[in-house]
Amino acid sequence: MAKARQARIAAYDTTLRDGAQQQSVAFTVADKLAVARILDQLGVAYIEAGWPGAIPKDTEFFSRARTELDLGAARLVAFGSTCRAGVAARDDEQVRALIDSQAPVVTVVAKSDPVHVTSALRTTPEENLRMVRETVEVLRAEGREVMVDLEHFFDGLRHATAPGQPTYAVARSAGSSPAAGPVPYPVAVALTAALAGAHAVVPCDTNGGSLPGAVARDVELLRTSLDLAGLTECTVGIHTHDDSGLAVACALAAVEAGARQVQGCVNGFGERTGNANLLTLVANLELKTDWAVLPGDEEERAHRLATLSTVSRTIGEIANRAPSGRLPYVGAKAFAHKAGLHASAIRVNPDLYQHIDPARVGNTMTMLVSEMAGRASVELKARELGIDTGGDPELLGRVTEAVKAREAAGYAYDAADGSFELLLRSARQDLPEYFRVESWRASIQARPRPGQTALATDGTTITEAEATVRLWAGGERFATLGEGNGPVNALDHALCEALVHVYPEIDDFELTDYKVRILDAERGTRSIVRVLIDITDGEQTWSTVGVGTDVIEASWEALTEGHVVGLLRRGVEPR
Ligand SMILES: CC(=O)SCCNC(=O)CCNC(=O)[C@H](O)C(C)(C)COP(=O)(O)OP(=O)(O)OC[C@H]1O[C@@H](n2cnc3c(N)ncnc32)[C@H](O)[C@@H]1OP(=O)(O)O
Ligand SMILES: CC(=O)C(=O)O
Repeated sequence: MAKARQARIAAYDTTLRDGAQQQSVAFTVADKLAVARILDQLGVAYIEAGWPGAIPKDTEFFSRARTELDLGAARLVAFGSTCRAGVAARDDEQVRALIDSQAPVVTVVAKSDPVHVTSALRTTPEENLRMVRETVEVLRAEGREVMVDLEHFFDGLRHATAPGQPTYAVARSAGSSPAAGPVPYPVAVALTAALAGAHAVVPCDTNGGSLPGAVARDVELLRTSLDLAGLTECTVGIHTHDDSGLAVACALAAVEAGARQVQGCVNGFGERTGNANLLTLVANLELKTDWAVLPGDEEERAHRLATLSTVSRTIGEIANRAPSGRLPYVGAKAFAHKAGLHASAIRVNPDLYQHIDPARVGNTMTMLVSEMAGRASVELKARELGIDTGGDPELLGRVTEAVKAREAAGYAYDAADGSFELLLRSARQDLPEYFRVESWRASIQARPRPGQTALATDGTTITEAEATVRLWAGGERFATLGEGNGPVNALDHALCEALVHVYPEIDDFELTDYKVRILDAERGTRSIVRVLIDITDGEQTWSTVGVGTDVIEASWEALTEGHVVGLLRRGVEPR
């Protein structure tokens, strides 16, 4: 029977604000609208989409969102700061821009570390409390749901509780008698915000230097202080950065200590080393605690959770930042197994080497075959490729030994499942012969630019590559010439030119990645090189490997194997 769930933790996504603070991430307004729709479908509670008034694109986003964004359960959040020192919140341009954005929720960042207040803001702790109080009051009077990000809360508590530091009593309004305290300064900022009507206060580990134990202790202090002041309705959130590699751990520790809103970014985007990865947080909370994060009943939540890997890839694509394969839960390698002993246990029961069933987050298990493989690895990889080995120990042993021998010579099958498939099929004697190569040749020529008599040394020399390929396919002999901007490119053209007459399917093949690795660099230009290539037909992508003492020879091997694998994957019969 399903365990009874505790109340909900709100997932607060800041990919479009703090995530956009990552180097090289720059969303267009259209990107932001698309990301917001995806996050809404996933089921996050809040989407913090930018800082209107400070960033023109974000002002435009909130304006367009009014007509172009039809969100379901998610609430759109405009982010900004409290009013400036010495300026009434009503007169502050930034606060006005937040109101004008018409976002139903506004989050304001407030300085909560006394050191920052005096040195960065260059004002007094009391004036900062006034800025927080007035800003929240003005936003509440405009009917907004208001949250306050307590910048540098955890570092601030260390500074504020050092010997000799003052404590603060907090009044509900200017001049009224204290309603709470005395408390250390960061807690006073939180109480001020809550007394002014903030719905949530969110301690931030802005510099990302905190450890989970300290975060739990400080969040508990904050929760207790709010409760003692009768502010039980005010939610405590958590906003962490990954500078110590602990952003997710700190956020989970905060939840244990009373936080009921978790902030983070898809794929851990964010300033410097990034924010807590919201997808990791959602998966951990949904799968490993009694907390519910996504909306709906158990079945609906399971369905939403199963979209997590797609959300990661799609938003990574929109941001033009391919997600790391090693991302927890959603990465392409999150359930990839390389060690032979792991594979032998997995063959009996996948749970033996996996913390969850990958399908629950929309991911899949993959087997990697390499020098570390055993027969079980080969059998499972074959199954993954749709090839039934029948568990034949002789075949499995032969292929395992071949993989180990070829890896010792420089091949890398864990990165080239296409080449592994050919090795396996060849051992089973079911590798179709699509074409037979008689010979190939590639050459490169450098020549001066028109009007010059010698090669330039400034990179403006013209280089031209040419290749010829002679092969048999479909009972015919082809001799083709290819030109290109390098010898491999020319060979690719010559090969395709010959094959396309018999196999028009290869017109869809496109080389998407080409990596060269020198395997014994100490031998200089006599080194052995490994070439790995990725080819796609628009629907599937496959990888092949070539090894040789010459980069062109290695490339040719990877290239020809790549075309054979493509024809196999398309189910083409030899002609
Ligand atoms: C921890 C975080 O990640 S918070 C989010 C940070 N995000 C961003 O900074 C992205 C958007 N930022 C911007 O577009 C610009 O930095 C702006 C518009 C906010 C500010 O730019 P400018 O107006 O040119 O100000 P400038 O860079 O000179 O200084 C920042 C001012 O904000 C004030 N300020 C900083 N934090 C706060 C705060 N929490 N509350 C009120 N004022 C603040 C500073 O004291 C300084 O005031 P001053 O002009 O009186 O000296
Ligand atoms: C508000 C915020 O992004 C931070 O303090 O890290």
